[in-house]
Amino acid sequence: MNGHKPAEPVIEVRQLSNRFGDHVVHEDLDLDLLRGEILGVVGGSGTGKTVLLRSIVGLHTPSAGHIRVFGEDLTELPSAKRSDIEQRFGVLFQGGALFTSLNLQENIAVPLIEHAGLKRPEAEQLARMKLGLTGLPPEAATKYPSELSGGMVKRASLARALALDPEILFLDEPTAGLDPIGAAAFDRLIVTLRDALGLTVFLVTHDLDTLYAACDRVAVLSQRRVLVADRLDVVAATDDDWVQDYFNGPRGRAASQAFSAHNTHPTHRNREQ
Ligand SMILES: Nc1ncnc2c1ncn2[C@@H]1O[C@H](COP(=O)(O)OP(=O)(O)OP(=O)(O)O)[C@@H](O)[C@H]1O
Repeated sequence: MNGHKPAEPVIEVRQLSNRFGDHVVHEDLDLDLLRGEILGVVGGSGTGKTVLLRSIVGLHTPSAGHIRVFGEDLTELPSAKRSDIEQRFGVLFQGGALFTSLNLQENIAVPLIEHAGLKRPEAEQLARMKLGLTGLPPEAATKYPSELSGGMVKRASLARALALDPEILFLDEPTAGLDPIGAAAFDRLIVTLRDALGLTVFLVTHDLDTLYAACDRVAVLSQRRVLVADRLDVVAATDDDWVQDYFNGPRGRAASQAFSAHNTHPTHRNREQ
């Protein structure tokens, strides 16, 4: 977390409840996202990771509770002020959500034209820079999403999430569907961009390797709330059946061994600072 300790929360979720009919997904859920961190959000299928993300970014209205962002309570703000704050978010959704009829530079130019008021030539020039930032070669700018590999589409989607220079980046399962090498490269890219751009990252994932490679802290959603949010070694030692199956099952042990062999876990770096 860039050596700043203790980091202050940029997002504070308090007593959040979400229900759909009589299906209660969250109840009195509390969670902090600390400035400069990469927070991994994990939990069994259907525990409400995506609903939590959508509640924070303003795509879902919670049933109850408070979400403070940069000290402002989103649930109490008038919509114009709320959308000012939401402009400081970048979101990478599952599946990427690029426009299939636009090439990559046109895709990334859309928010720059609509929200930053740039003219098309400047917007597309900036779009090419954003594509470069995510490691795409210059010739990718004029390609259409259907002409690209899954990994390139993810990078382009990330470029679009970064278009308006967000302070907080939300990623919903960014490595889903990528091969292990592509996923590892994407994990490194997230860390590099966090360090270079000073981002704070909220990262929903099922990918254990991502937790070890990229995350400073991990929050586990279970039984409608956050069971634990802490450093990975603390979380992995939590006395809970799902946590133990997930972190200390065969895949968890393999991910842990792979990373302890290289000692590249972010918490190791933090301890040395
Ligand atoms: N708009 C909606 N209407 C009704 N139910 C919904 C709606 N959105 C989400 N849900 C329900 O809320 C629960 C949590 O969904 P969510 O997608 O957040 O889970 P998740 O933890 O992200 O799951 P996964 O890991 O499988 O992606 C699920 O049971 C889902 O069916």
